[in-house]
Amino acid sequence: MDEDRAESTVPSCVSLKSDLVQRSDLQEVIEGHKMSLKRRCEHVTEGTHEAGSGTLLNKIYTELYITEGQSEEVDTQHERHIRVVLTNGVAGVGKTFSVQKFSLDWAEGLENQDISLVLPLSCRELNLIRDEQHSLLSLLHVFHPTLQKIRAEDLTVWKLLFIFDGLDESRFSLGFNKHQVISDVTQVSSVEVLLVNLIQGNLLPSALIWITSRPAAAYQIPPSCVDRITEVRGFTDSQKEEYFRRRFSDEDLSKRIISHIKASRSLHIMCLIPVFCWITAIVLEDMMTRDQRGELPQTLTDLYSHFLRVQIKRKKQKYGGKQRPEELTEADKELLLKLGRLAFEHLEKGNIMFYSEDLERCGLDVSEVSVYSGVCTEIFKRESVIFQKSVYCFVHLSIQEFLAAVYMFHRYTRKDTARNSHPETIQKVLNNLKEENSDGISPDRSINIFHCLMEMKDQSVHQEIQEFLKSGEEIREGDCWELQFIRDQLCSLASALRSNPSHLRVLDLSQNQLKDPGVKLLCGFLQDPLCELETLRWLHSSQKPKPASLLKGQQVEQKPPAEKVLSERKWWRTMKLAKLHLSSRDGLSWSCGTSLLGCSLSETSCDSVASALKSNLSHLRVLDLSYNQLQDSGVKRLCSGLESPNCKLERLRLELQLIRDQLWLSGLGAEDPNCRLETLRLRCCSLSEISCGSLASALRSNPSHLRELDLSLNQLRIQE
Ligand SMILES: Nc1ncnc2c1ncn2[C@@H]1O[C@H](COP(=O)(O)OP(=O)(O)OP(=O)(O)O)[C@@H](O)[C@H]1O
Repeated sequence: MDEDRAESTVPSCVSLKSDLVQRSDLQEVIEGHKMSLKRRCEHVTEGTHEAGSGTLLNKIYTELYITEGQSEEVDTQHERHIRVVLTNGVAGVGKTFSVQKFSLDWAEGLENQDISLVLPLSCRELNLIRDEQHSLLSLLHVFHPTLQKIRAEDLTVWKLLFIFDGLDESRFSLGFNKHQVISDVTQVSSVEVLLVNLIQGNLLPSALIWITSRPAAAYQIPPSCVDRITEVRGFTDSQKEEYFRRRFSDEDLSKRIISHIKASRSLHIMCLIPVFCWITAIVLEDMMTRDQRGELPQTLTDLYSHFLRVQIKRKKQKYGGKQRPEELTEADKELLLKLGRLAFEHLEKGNIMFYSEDLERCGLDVSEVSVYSGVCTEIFKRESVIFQKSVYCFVHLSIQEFLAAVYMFHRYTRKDTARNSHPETIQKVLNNLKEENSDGISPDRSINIFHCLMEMKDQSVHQEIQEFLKSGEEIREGDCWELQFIRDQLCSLASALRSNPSHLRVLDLSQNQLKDPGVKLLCGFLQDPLCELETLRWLHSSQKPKPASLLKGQQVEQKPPAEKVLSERKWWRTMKLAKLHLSSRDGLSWSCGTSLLGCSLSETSCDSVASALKSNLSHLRVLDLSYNQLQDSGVKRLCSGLESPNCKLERLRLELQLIRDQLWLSGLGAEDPNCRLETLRLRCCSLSEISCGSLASALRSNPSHLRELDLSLNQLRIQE
């Protein structure tokens, strides 16, 4: 026995020793990786590409507003370990910056030190090896050369975090349904297959995965593979100010810039998106630090035009030249147009990255572009990747779009000699836009046209609204200014709401004649991730008939638009409403003594509400369905939602429900100790004795939550 033991201790000593050597080796690898990552992340380029020339990330990084949201489809069946996180966010909202800050904090030893290796892999760079075959291990060696020493077995024991930044930029087709299964980090395959296997957990099942994407491309990852969804939503008002304070060391300048931005409503709204803050900072700094100040940019077009001018001026200041920096020379214009052509042609194909061949095809000499990009770097940047091939892209998609628009505008107006003023062409465009904005077009298109008219500073829309307001129709005193835009449909309103998403909490749409297109637009707004609305009052008065028609005994429309909306799962899934008032009280007061009661929400609506409550889609805490003739069957359907453990409802109003049995009480689950109902208003419900019995027993068994009980206008008698 002893001999055996003695024999066995020798190899274990050796393995312990080699373990220690290996561990210190690995520690070195990790430290080396941290240093390399720190070097890569500590400077931000914001358009410049020369190494080390950028600003320090920590100097300008401003906290972003990030929320956690979970789509309906995300697997919530089991409480499980969070392995795959998907972060959504619109263009320029700060996803890459967040990844960079996260990586830097880790590399500097400040945060998330439980993770052994943070491995950022930009999708844009992965595209460059799309046609190559790799194993996961060799892929890491290519993208993180400091990790050359790591071996396959290290990957399986370490806690790894892979970050795939910019899924929207990837040119891969991720076939999640049909692909080769790979579980070995040395097995060679296409990059796409490696990615899919990593995300699905076949490859390195304990590795953490963080994917960032613009919302439109996020669908590529099946919801079943995602454990958590977060969303970068940009800057709050105070974060906007913080951004400008950090950016300018001159306190007086930052104060003036902040107050200018606050004074310009549209600019202030645009600064919700950090990339606009950056463009605005460049433009306003230039305008405020030179003697001749122009008018503050009011529209996006103004802002981008100024931005381009500022860049061109910088180029001239740096390289000199005979002409005054402010003047746009023929050569400047030509270069802008060539860039415009490149922007347009690639936008059409959905490309945001270009190679030197693409530049040449548009008449751009690569060396000229490198000079240009070396100077006017804020417009055009050359990706310095670890590969030989250079990738070019505009610093932001919106710049590409703007240049594409400039190019198109020029193409259609090039017969004119001067570029600055084309009153006739502009009038023609305006007329076409207005003509196109007819009844038949989709609400989205309509909003787009409205934006175009605003960008073109067309006053007629504004005037029409003013005239409409003067007519005094249907606009209530004290409504927020956005409501002034209401007309037959909510076009104006919806776009205004979209552009002012962060402040509006309560929207009262009672007494408005919402027609289908308007309702559709409104729903679009409610589903907008930026919509912070908490309370919607949609009192059922849209069918309010004119008194004359009542006299003639006319029937009103049976299907209110609200009902259509309620039946849309998407609506429930994405909106964040906590209170919903769908009472038809106003309609009722108009229709006393008439058949109008019959126009309220139907059983179908109850089904929709119930299924939303059941499936954990809605955030509803308060629901007011009073004065709708839901009938027993409707209430029964509603109850199926109320019984669900997912239902978060705290207040329910069902005034004037003619319920004569105990159905509603047992249905409400009021007897269930899990029921969270705090307020129950049962005014004028013709409560029967049976109902009272059920109520009493519910109160006995569920005393902890119910705080308010309204039984008025019921003929409850004291039992002898
Ligand atoms: N947290 C932040 N602090 C300061 N500036 C920021 C921040 N986030 C973003 N920015 C500014 O906005 C620009 C765009 O940000 P970023 O590249 O991170 O956006 P994105 O969401 O990755 O956009 P895209 O989808 O277009 O790739 C940055 O270059 C920077 O100027």
